[in-house]
Amino acid sequence: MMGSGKTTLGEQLATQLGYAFVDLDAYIVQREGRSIADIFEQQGQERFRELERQALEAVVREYEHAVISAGGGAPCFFDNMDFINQYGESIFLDVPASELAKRLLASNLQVRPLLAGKTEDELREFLDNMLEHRRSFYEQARHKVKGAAITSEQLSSLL
Ligand SMILES: Nc1ncnc2c1ncn2[C@@H]1O[C@H](COP(=O)(O)OP(=O)(O)O)[C@@H](O)[C@H]1O
Ligand SMILES: O=C(O)C1=C[C@@H](OP(=O)(O)O)[C@@H](O)[C@H](O)C1
Ligand SMILES: [Mg+2]
Repeated sequence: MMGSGKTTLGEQLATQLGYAFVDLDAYIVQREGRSIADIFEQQGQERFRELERQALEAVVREYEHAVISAGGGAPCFFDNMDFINQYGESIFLDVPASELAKRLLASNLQVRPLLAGKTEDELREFLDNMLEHRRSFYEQARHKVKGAAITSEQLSSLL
């Protein structure tokens, strides 16, 4: 989910493993030359999901070994979860919605277009509903780590 720490922990995990690190959002931003928020605004979420899938395929082609931090929606579109599991290990960071809300409220909501403009109450409800809806996709990951203080050491011990 957004705010679970994929980007933060993914980078640390890559360093530990001596692998390249690729944040899928950053990869898309670099390829497109515009922000995630601009892509959503100019072409909508549907186009973003196509770009996200293309980026996933491109990264898998490009790197023999890499830690990829996907965006929180990536597992929930097309057959992305099957694709991810076909080409690598996968880890679901199962962070409680209350902790996600706390972290995201302390961040800039505008960076994540699905959250932009939400009040604290709206954000809590949105994250609760979204996690419920997405959980069945996330549960398809090969590994799951649960908690509000997940470390990259916990992740590397799974692999
Ligand atoms: N283990 C953690 N404990 C506390 N805060 C964290 C942790 N991991 C990330 N954060 C904070 O939560 C926010 C979202 O982290 P990020 O890595 O961007 O998540 P994601 O890529 O899953 O959306 C950031 O502000 C980050 O500093
Ligand atoms: O959950 C989502 O649908 C999204 C998560 C974001 O990435 P993070 O999970 O790294 O915030 C980013 O891909 C986009 O804003 C959409
Ligand atoms: Mg991220």
